Amino acid sequence: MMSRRFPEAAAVGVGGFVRDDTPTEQVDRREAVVASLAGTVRDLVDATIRTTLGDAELHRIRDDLAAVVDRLRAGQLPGPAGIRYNSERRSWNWGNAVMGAANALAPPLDVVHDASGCHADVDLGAAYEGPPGLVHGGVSAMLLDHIMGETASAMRRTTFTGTLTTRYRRGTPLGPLRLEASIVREEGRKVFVAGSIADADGVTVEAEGVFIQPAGAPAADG
Ligand SMILES: CCCCCCCCCC(=O)SCCNC(=O)CCNC(=O)[C@H](O)C(C)(C)COP(=O)(O)OP(=O)(O)OC[C@H]1O[C@@H](n2cnc3c(N)ncnc32)[C@H](O)[C@@H]1OP(=O)(O)O
Repeated sequence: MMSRRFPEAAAVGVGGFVRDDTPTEQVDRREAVVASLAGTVRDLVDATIRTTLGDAELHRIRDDLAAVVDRLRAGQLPGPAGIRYNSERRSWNWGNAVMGAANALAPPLDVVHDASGCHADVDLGAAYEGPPGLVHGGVSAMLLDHIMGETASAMRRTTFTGTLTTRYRRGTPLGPLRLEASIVREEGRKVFVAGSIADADGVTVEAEGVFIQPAGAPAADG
């Protein structure tokens, strides 16, 4: 298996952004391709979890998939995908754990910025299970971290999660869910954000977070 530490990946600095002057039209086209591939890999994960086929067939499928992995390995970045942007202010972070277009581990979350903050509708399947039939608590926290972070950043500044507190009011069923987040107040470099996950019967998880603009980060521009 490939190293997880990427010591050679100096091109993607931790917390850094990579200037990449691929034209927007080309980025959009490539994004559609990688998103389609990731969608099929996501189907593969779900199908793997829920398969009832016999052992011999699963061994054959494993061999087929290993050959596919070898084909993908023929052309690879030296490390993680990072966040890239071009001169037209188009940015893309295809590896992101929550919304990365190329990341089959991401649900993916499609975050909408609205008048009061952000919201996202998501349908979580078998790959996100914790307690039987329910969403894993860490998955809930991860999704909230992301949407609350996007809310704090408001598409104009960089913020990192300082503290995230979650209250699990009842089990969150797998299936369609609604996430919401809004800014409560700001104090200097700190942005206080509230978030929630709800199913058709109401809120299942509530969260509060402090998101911090790192010292030296560019000031907000809008
Ligand atoms: C397209 C982009 C999409 C964006 C969405 C992404 C969402 C995902 C968000 C994440 O997952 S971020 C990854 C998880 N978070 C981290 O890895 C952060 C690691 N920690 C740090 O980098 C620093 O500790 C941090 C930037 C949070 C703070 O460092 P600083 O050196 O800037 O803080 P400093 O010590 O100067 O304190 C500044 C203020 O923040 C307060 N503070 C510091 N750390 C805190 C903390 N952890 N929690 C709450 N408050 C904190 C501190 O008390 C102080 O308050 P006051 O101004 O009132 O004195």
